Amino acid sequence: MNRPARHTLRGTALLNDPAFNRGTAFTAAERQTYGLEGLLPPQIETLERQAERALRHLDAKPTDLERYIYLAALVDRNETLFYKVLMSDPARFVPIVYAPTLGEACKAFSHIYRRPRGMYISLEMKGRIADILRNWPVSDVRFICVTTGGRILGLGDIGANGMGIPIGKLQLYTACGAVPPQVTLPIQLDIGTTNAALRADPLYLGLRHEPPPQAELDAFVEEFVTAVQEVFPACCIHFEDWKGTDAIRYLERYRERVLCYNDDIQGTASVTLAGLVTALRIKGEKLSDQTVLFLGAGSSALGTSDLLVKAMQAEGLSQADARARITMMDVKGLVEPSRTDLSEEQRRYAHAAEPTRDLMATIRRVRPSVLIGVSTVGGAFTQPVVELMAAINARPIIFPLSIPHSECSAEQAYAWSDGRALYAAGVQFPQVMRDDHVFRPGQANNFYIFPGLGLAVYATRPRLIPDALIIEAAHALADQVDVTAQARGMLYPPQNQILEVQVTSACRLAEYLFDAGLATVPRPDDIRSWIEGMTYSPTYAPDA
Ligand SMILES: O=C([O-])CC(=O)C(=O)O
Ligand SMILES: [Mg+2]
Repeated sequence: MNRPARHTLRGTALLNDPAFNRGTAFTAAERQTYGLEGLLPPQIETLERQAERALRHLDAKPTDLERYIYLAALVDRNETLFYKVLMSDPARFVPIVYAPTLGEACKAFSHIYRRPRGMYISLEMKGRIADILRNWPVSDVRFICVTTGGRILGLGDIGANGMGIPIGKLQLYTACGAVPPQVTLPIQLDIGTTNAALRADPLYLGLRHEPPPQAELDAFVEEFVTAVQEVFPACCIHFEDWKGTDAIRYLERYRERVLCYNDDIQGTASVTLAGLVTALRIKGEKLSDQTVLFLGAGSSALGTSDLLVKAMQAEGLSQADARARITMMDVKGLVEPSRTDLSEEQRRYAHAAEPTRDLMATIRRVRPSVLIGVSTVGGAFTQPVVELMAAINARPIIFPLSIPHSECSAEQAYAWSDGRALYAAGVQFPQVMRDDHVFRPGQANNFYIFPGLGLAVYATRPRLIPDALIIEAAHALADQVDVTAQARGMLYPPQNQILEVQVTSACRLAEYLFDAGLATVPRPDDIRSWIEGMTYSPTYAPDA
């Protein structure tokens, strides 16, 4: 059961419950019924008036980190008002409750900490995880976003400070995907941290030791996954920001067994594929004719490559031919067979070639039509690199996806390619003016995928999330970029339409799940109205 629509709270207990609190919006009758008389100032306000006050506070804050802190306190006071504010201007507030400000907030997490949110499951709870999950007040949890903090954004291992990420990601399920907030649960799985500076910080809130050996970690994660299934049987586990090798290993281990996905691997892959689909629509070309070079060979490069291979196979290429179209380089140079440090997953993309660390030479040899940066190295796509891509391609596709430091900015990409680049970055760059033409660079962020995917999963309750669904999510997104937007260089729909876009994606994904026989609920006649009927909106329902 979800939290009951009607509550039994009274007085200050009601004012202190963010899910049911309406503050000054409680009507005279409600104030009487719930013993609130005398506990509130006399003015009875609308949600809109309350939002106006919150927006003034936000305007007056000097930094986005202060705005983050204000919003984090607001969601703890009045959840409806928080979502009202967030959803009033997603392009303004998503970058605050989510990347990039969320990155700063995570770095400072134990210093700006006010009160707990979500659950902290630590290694010390080994053997008791199921019992501890039962401490959560909601029994029908449908989404857990879980991190170890092992690789937060581009910030490396920040342990328990990473808790900001599952909190922020799940807030976007609601703000951008209209998934009811009460069915979401952020969890930090505290396994210790390799970050010695954090362990030495007196204000650090997590366990102060190194992570355990892999076998012990695997057993702990297995207990966690099993416990989630036992306590929250309909729950989808969203893995986020784990150390790359852990991320890959656990996705492989659980994707065919439990309802789960890894957003960094699959969400990032899907949004990248969506950007490529749009870019290729503009160019009038096929994916299976592209040659792709990745700078970076970690979990998101591998996840994206594997998805691109599947998408190329769907266009008729063999797996071997599709893999041959993808080349990777990382800090140690070209991914090629003589390297002894490669994982099994990286070996799939290790094509015979001379070892080199030279990106320019590799571009000259491979002649990529698509250059993707997942290197975490800001500025790695230098002027000569972009110029070379523009010399080889009439419309070079350049996606610097690293967060928070992009391999090149939008302005650089357009300037160095004479405005010919088809460009999207992991972060949002402002629009660029060139010769009276306005370019609006897209943001290739997985927030264009996971909220809609979440809403579809929430509605249809599939048992698993197959890769075909992740590919479908990319097409559902790409199909919502109209020709006017394409003409401005936009490879994704505008951020301020994120909610409508995600609901539309969710309808298409739900249809896909029904068609594929993967949904476990009866198929409704009208999928859109059925889905819209279960979406969250920030309003004070007449009789809570
Ligand atoms: O959170 C984001 O903006 C994208 C993401 O998943 C990551 O960088 O880990
Ligand atoms: Mg992530």
